Amino acid sequence: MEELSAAGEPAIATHALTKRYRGGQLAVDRLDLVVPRGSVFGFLGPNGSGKTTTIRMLMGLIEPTSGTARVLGEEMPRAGRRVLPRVGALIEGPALYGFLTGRDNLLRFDAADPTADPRTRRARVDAALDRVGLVAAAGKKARAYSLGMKQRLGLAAALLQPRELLVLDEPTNGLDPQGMREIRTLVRGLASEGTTVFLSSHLLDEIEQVCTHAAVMAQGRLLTQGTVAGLASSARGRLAVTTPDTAEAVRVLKEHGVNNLTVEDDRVTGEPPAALRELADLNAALVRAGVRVRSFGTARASLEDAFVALTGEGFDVAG
Ligand SMILES: Nc1ncnc2c1ncn2[C@@H]1O[C@H](COP(=O)(O)OP(=O)(O)OP(=O)(O)O)[C@@H](O)[C@H]1O
Repeated sequence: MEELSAAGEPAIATHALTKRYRGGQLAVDRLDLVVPRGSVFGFLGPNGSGKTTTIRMLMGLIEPTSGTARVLGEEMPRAGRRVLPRVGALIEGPALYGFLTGRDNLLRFDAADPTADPRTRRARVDAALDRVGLVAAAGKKARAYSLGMKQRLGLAAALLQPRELLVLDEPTNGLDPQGMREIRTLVRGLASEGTTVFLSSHLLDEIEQVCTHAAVMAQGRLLTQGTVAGLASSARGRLAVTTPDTAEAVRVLKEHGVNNLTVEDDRVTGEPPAALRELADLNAALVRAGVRVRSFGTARASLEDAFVALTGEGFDVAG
């Protein structure tokens, strides 16, 4: 992991982090998470898989049952007072006053920060509003805001001070496609300035679009973590062959262990066997059998393919 040694300690590192709630529910089970500095890290898992519980422990809101969590190189929750000012967090929707305007909500957040200089308050609030694209709506009461605007106002509050790390719990939950796009653009912009962004989501697609790295949780356990490209490539994509000799191609491919074959016009697709090391051997077998191959290749595997390969089941968003 080169990025770790280059940038010193990771932004987040947990070791055997565990949370058992009082009722006995094991919500997070010996989690070893490594979030490299500068990454946009997607924390992925179906509802109830332990994402929010992990985030609460990282932010020092609840105590772990056992294990450790380090954030920006310091132990949480012990070093919370030193660490948290360097972290912007948006957890379970921002706490806004509906009767105040967007701008007044931010002025209030800023005033609650003892380290914030009152003389530069207006400039900070205006910069944050600009950052999230809320300048035009800044004079409207927050209760008139759409869900997406509220979410952006929450982000603006988290961005009043420069932050090394942003922690966002399901930042696009409940947003329409336009709202989701806006949040994605914002996250990319922040990342390009060097902010590490850690965001949880139950949407595979979203993680794939915006994240450089991801971890996959299921039932409190970490299934895998790594770069998004690496996770996707660990799953083999579907094989696709175009040929005028489809029947013969199906026969040869089946003989070589290719599963779930389908034929559509001149295109034959299927799942190459896991044991197969060299895809080129399949192509050679087709040619040997006299199948005229027009094209041969695999479709790029997605994060969803990787998830299915890991768990043997689909990604169940309903949990
Ligand atoms: N305060 C609590 N007391 C007891 N059990 C809890 C508590 N909070 C969460 N749980 C349980 O712990 C497990 C993990 O919940 P958690 O909220 O961390 O998951 P999640 O992945 O964030 O899901 P969601 O996206 O629905 O919040 C679930 O089974 C949940 O019912």
